[in-house]
Amino acid sequence: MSQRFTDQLRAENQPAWDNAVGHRFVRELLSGTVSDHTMAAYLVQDHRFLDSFLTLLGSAIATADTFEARLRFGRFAGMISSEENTYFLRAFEALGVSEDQRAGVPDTEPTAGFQAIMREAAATRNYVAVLAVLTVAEWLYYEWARTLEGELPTNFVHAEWITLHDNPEFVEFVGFLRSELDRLGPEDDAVARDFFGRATALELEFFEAVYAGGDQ
Ligand SMILES: Cc1ncc(CO)c(N)n1
Repeated sequence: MSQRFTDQLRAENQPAWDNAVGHRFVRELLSGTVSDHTMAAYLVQDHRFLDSFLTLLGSAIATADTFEARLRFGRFAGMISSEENTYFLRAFEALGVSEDQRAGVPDTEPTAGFQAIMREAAATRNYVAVLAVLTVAEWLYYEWARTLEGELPTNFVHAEWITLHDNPEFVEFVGFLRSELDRLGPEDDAVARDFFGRATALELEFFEAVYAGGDQ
């Protein structure tokens, strides 16, 4: 049997993909050794990622070609808007990061880049472009979360960020995204490759930026 389209895309984006999956931030998170400073810097940026991510999910709901897919995206958008957003707020409280402090932190370049590509993909009104960015974001996160060996870290800020990206519903959602992109991507190959490649590069840069400020 020929290789799945999404496997091809991932293979074409090595070594960036594996460098993101095995990044220092991921290793420190999984072992529970990431500093509060680094975790706060990451979560402040990632909470902003969530806003454009919901825009992209809205576009997936609008452009999907089946009712089943719309229902699936709708359920996922509900989870992001509730459990995941609440996780951020509890984590900021535990880390002692106030709303004012958060507001004073500028976007890093990869955060701005992600917001731009998610809004760009959403605005194409092309389901394949939307799927390519969503697949990278969710599949790559599942890929690192599943590399946990042994026990979850004891700090909920670390543990829940892992379990949010490796639980039965999330695994099922990643499988759904991949099968949608396998089904439709080959018909719009250039668009799929373009968005998949740029999103993968941004994932790696997003982790890199967490350490760019020094003082870790
Ligand atoms: C940067 C980034 N990529 C992917 C995810 C998973 O949704 C996330 N929360 N943040």
